[in-house]
This record gives sequence, structure tokens and C-alpha cells, in this order.
Amino acid sequence: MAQKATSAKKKEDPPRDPDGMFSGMVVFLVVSGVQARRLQIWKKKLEQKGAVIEESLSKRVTHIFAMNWGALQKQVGDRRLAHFKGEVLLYQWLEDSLSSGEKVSGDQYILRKDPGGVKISHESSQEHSEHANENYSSSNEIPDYKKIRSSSPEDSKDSSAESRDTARNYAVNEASASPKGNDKLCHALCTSNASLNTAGSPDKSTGVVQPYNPPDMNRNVTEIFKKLIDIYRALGDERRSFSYYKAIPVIEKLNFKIESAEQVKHLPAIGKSLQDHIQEIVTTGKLSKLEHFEKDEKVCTISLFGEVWGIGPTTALKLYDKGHRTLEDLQKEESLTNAQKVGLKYYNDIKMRIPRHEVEEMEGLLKKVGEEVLPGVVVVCGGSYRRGKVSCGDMDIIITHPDGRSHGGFLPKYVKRLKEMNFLREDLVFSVHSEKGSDSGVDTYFGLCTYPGQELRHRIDLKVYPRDIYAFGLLAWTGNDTLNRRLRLLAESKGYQLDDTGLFPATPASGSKRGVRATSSLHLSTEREVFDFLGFLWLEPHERNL
Ligand SMILES: Nc1ccn([C@H]2C[C@H](O)[C@@H](COP(=O)(O)OP(=O)(O)OP(=O)(O)O)O2)c(=O)n1
Ligand SMILES: [Mn+2]
Repeated sequence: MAQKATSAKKKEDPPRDPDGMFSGMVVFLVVSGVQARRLQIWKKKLEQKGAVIEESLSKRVTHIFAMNWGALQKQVGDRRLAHFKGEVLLYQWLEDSLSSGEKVSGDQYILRKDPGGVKISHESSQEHSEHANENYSSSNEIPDYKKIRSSSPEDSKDSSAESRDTARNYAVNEASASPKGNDKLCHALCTSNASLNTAGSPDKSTGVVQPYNPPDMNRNVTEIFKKLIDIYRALGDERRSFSYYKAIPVIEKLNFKIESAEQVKHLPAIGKSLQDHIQEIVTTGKLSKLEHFEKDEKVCTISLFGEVWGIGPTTALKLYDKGHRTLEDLQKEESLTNAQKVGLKYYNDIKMRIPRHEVEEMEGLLKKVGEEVLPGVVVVCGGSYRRGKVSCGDMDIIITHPDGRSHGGFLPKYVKRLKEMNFLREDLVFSVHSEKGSDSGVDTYFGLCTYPGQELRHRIDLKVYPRDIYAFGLLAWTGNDTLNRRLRLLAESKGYQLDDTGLFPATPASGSKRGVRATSSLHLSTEREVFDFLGFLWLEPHERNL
């Protein structure tokens, strides 16, 4: 019996081929960060295809494989690395070589090149390692000026779009859309299947983005809560708005229909007052609090105005006080900024959610055009898309370049090209810092775009991060807000400040004094490193719908 099993096993495992594709390679494997089973598989494949595996970093070793720079450094250390003359590659190289059946070029997988050629640079290694890690597990996400940076005074005042029009940004006039652009755009879409930026593509390990599809059996409750979120946000009451926001995913995930508040009182994010609301909704089918709001002209008007892109609670109230009551009234209002006028004009368009498959195609187009403008650029759609939602309110695009330099000046060229193609249609905010190094060197474009062949406007945010802070941008703009808040609070509890531009050692606030934070961020090059550093259990993007 035992013998049988052995021989059956032997049949599955092809014999070692000394002339296989890895022949001549003497390999040292960095085990840190690799699942034991996966390591075993890799070892076996390497040996079967001609490689020799060394248990220690001997002189014979020609190749080191590691998951990322952090793991490499931890196990091997800078000093030994400095003496190592071979190549250090990401495990992804192995994976890709195995799937393509031949050794792929190592260029894109190098964690550190032969020191004869390139100086060992912690920085550049980090760059590669980030992409590697993302390649591997899943990549990619990020923030709105507002909440993401609520640690900064100007943002905490007003988390609505209004705060985006701060001194940091300037609104620009409508883009002049070229009428011939659509052809180019269609062409780009049709050919966008080629994977240009695998380093940034989500969930490459599984090949698919896990959908977030909760049972959603209590829409009677969640629909009402969604309205309250908007109302409180428009009224400037972020705290209340957020308490409903947090409760929605908890309720969406229930696989039964709530019949009594008793059934949910033990759940997180459902405090006493929300329990009372739920009880009222399940017994009467409505919520008197919402009905009350809906009858209140002032609340309704302010929340309607607050839904216009660029108008926050303060402006909404001012407009109300000026006597405006409808969106038509606002069209005559001259004090609106250009961005607010665009927001108003496309109010209905912007409200429509975008089907996931359209976002996917547009992401493909953005990657393709990005590659044309700047080879190697990494373009990832974050936000709800990266979290696997079936539809998205907008597109949150996070961009970087692995070399840590070439992202500078990319955005204006990219925007220009996307306008020529008639993909970008109207501008809301355009602020460029990458070349001056101000504002953490992050470049921002907010505007409206259209799916090729359509006129319906969608909101799109493009954010370009220097490679060394990209992980923070991706994390923040993937969200969701609840996770962002949790991570920020956790960071604060450990003496740091976290936002989309970094994790900064900080002195705590005392009395009326605000805490002071260091000017430069900790160097963490992947989202996973940020989670690990903070001691927060790793969540794949689709697990971030908290
Ligand atoms: N006030 C905000 C706004 C945004 N974000 C972060 C978390 C969000 O997930 C991400 C993108 O913002 P969106 O408003 O685009 O939100 P989503 O992409 O999550 O959802 P939607 O489908 O509505 O766009 O930025 C945040 O932390 N605080
Ligand atoms: Mn979004």
C-alpha cells in the first residue's frame, strides 16, 4: 500500500532535469514572508528544473530570491548583501518563468543589481520590492483630500469636497475637448487588454479581483441610513454621518432579515441609538427622524446643495441664506467657482454609479495611455473598484513610477493626452507639486471623464505619488474610510501620524497645543509593510469594506 502511494507520487513529480531552465543557478531562498507550502513548491520546481538550492548564503550562490526588500534585509542583512555578487530577484520572477515555461528577463524583478553596475540603493530596492509584493498578493488603492488628511487642520474643518478647493489647489476652466478624440479613445480601449503595468494590477496572485457582494437583506434599513449619511454630511455633522456610515457594511453582511433590534445589538458599530432606529424601521417601515428631516426645507435644501461637487456645508448654508432653494436657482449664482459650476452642470451625471466592467475598461485605457506617455508608469484604480464593488461612484486613480523620479512632470502630459482623446472632459482641480517638491511632491487632477462613446460624465481623480510614499497613497485611496480612520487612530496611539503622504513620528497634542509631527515619513514601501508596522492584521483590498 505504502509502496503504491510512493510510486503514484513519483509519477506526478517529473525527475530532476539537470539541463532544465534553471540549470547553472545556485539559489538561496529568503523564507521570510513566504508561506511554507509555497516555499516547498518553489524549492521543488527549482530543483526539478536544474537549480541547486543552498541552505546558507555561500560563495557559490548565484541568485537570491526574496518577497521584498524588508524580508531580504531581515534575513540577509545589509553587510552580507553588500558582498554578494550575484542577482537578487523577487520570487515573482520564478512564478512568471514557471508559468511562461522559460526564464523571463530578470530586469523587472531585480531587488538589487550586481553591485559592479549599480550602487546598492535602499531606496531603489524598496521601489522594486513594493511592486513585487503587489504583484504577488494584490495590489493597490487611495484618498480624497478631505478625510484622508483629516489630521491636518484645514481638512478636519470640512471633510466635504469644499475643502478640496483650498489654497493647495486651483480650479481650472473647462477642458477644451477635441471632437476627434473619441476614435483614439476607442482604439485605446480595444487594445487595452495587454497588461501593461502588472506591477500595479490588483490581485495578480489569483488573477481576479474578489467581488464584494454582501447578502444585503436589510435594504429597508441601509437605504434610510444612506440618506442620513448624506444629510448629516451636508449639515457638517461628520460625526453623526460617520456613525451611520460605519453601520452599513455591518448590516449589509447579515445573512438574515432583521426583525428586531435584539438581533443586532451585539454587533459592532450598532450602538443604542442605531438599535432604536432599526427597531423603528423594522416595525413601522420608516424612520420618523428621516421624515422630519425630509419635511424640513432648510435641511433638504442644504443637503441638496451639498451634493453638488465642490459645495460643502458652509457654502450650502450661505447659498440657502441668500434665498436659493433649487439647483436651477444656483445656475444664476455668480459667486460659484468654476469647479462648482461644473459640479452643478453635471449634477445628475456624477450621481450615477459606474458599472464595474466599465471602470475596468477605463482602468485598462488609463494604463495603456500612461505607458505611452511614460514607460513603466504604474497606474492603478483604487477606491471601491479595488475593493471589488460591483459599481463605483467615481474612479480613484493612483499613479507612481518605480524609478522614484520619472513621475515628476508626468501628470500634465498625461492629462493633455487624455483630453486629446476626449476621455477627460472637464477639469475641477489641477495642482502640480512633483517638480517643486512642495506638498509632499504629490500631483493631483480632479475632473470629469466619459466612457468611450458616451457623453455621461463620471468623476475621476488622478493622484501621482513619488515612489517612496506611494504605499501610503495607495492605502489611503483604496479605503474604505472606516479602515483609514482605524489605521490613523492606531498610528496615533503609537505616536505617529498617518495620512496619504506618509507615516510620521509625532509628538502628542497637549492641552491646546497641536502635536508636532516629523517632516519626513517612515520608509515603508508596500501596503503590507504599513499594516505590519502598525500591527494591523493584513487585509486584501476586497476585505477592506469595513
Ligand atoms: N472623506 C474621505 C473620502 C475618501 N476617503 C478614502 C477612502 C475611500 O475609499 C477612498 C476613495 O474615496 P471615494 O469617495 O471615491 O470612495 P469609494 O471609492 O470608497 O466609494 P465610491 O464608490 O462611492 O467612489 O478615499 C477617505 O478616507 N475619506
Ligand atoms: Mn471612489
